[in-house]
Amino acid sequence: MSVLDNKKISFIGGGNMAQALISGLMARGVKPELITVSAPSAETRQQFEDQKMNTVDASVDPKAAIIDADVIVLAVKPQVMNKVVSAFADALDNQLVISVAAGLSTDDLSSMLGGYPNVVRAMPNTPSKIQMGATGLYASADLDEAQKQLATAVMEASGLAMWVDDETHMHAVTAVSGSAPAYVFYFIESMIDGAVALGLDKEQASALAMQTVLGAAKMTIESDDSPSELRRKVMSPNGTTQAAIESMQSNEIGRQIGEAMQACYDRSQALSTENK
Ligand SMILES: NC(=O)C1=CN([C@@H]2O[C@H](COP(=O)(O)OP(=O)(O)OC[C@H]3O[C@@H](n4cnc5c(N)ncnc54)[C@H](OP(=O)(O)O)[C@@H]3O)[C@@H](O)[C@H]2O)C=CC1
Ligand SMILES: O=C(O)[C@@H]1CCC=N1
Repeated sequence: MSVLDNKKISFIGGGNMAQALISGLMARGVKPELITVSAPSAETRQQFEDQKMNTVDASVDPKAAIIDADVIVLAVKPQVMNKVVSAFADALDNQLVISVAAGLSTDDLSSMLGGYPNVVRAMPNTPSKIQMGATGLYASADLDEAQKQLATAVMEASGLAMWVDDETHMHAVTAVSGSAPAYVFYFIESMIDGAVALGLDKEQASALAMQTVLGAAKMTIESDDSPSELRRKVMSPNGTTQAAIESMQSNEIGRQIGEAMQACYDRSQALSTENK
């Protein structure tokens, strides 16, 4: 028995993030017939129809996606959110609305929806596609406990889900998890390029770099040691790892990562002001 049983879930937008979250829900046993996806392009809708989900042509009948739903997930770009939701806001009737849009606050969303109260702000990430997501959630204290549990279940279908009690922390969540898979992909790309420059072929370089990042990430979760203790256990005094880490430290890679996260945080704040 799960709070998701028989719940009808509608996605407004069928892009990268919607697809990732839907994979999580289906892996958790949600039947495709209970999922509806609204998108303007026939090509996007066809992908979902092929998997036996319902679809709605957003450019023809935007309200059709929400009338019958228990949960509505807003998965469109922040820049179009206001226009998209104003096409169906007056048809809302006590459904739970979860927005995954970067930057947009629960107050912004609620006012775009004509003062609608049942709004959760979520910041997931694309590893949700393989049920390895990490999601931050925020709702105002007025949201009732049953709706909070439902939002938790929708996001936990794709991995870890954590509530924050201060909405400004959602910008930090974006910097450490929402956007962060891209930092790791960039790191892996650079490791592959580095190994190729050192003479390995691309296939071997890719396989070794990917498995190393997977193994290291898994160790940080499964080991009792902290990441810095785990790092010290790789570093023999005056050995090869020390040479590599000292090169990173002299290039202030740690400071650079912090600056990148600050840029992400600042952009998330700016999106809110730009898209009210
Ligand atoms: N990508 C990521 O890693 C993450 C993204 N997010 C957030 O998720 C949201 C979506 O991002 P992402 O999935 O990457 O973007 P995509 O561009 O992949 O998807 C956007 C979707 O919005 C649809 N759309 C556009 N106009 C409408 C409309 N009028 N009605 C219904 N659907 C519409 C598009 O439809 P069509 O396909 O038909 O053009 C498309 O399917 C953003 O707000 C982003 O901030 C949050 C966390 C991580
Ligand atoms: O880059 C973006 O704006 C979105 C939000 C978090 C990840 N992708």
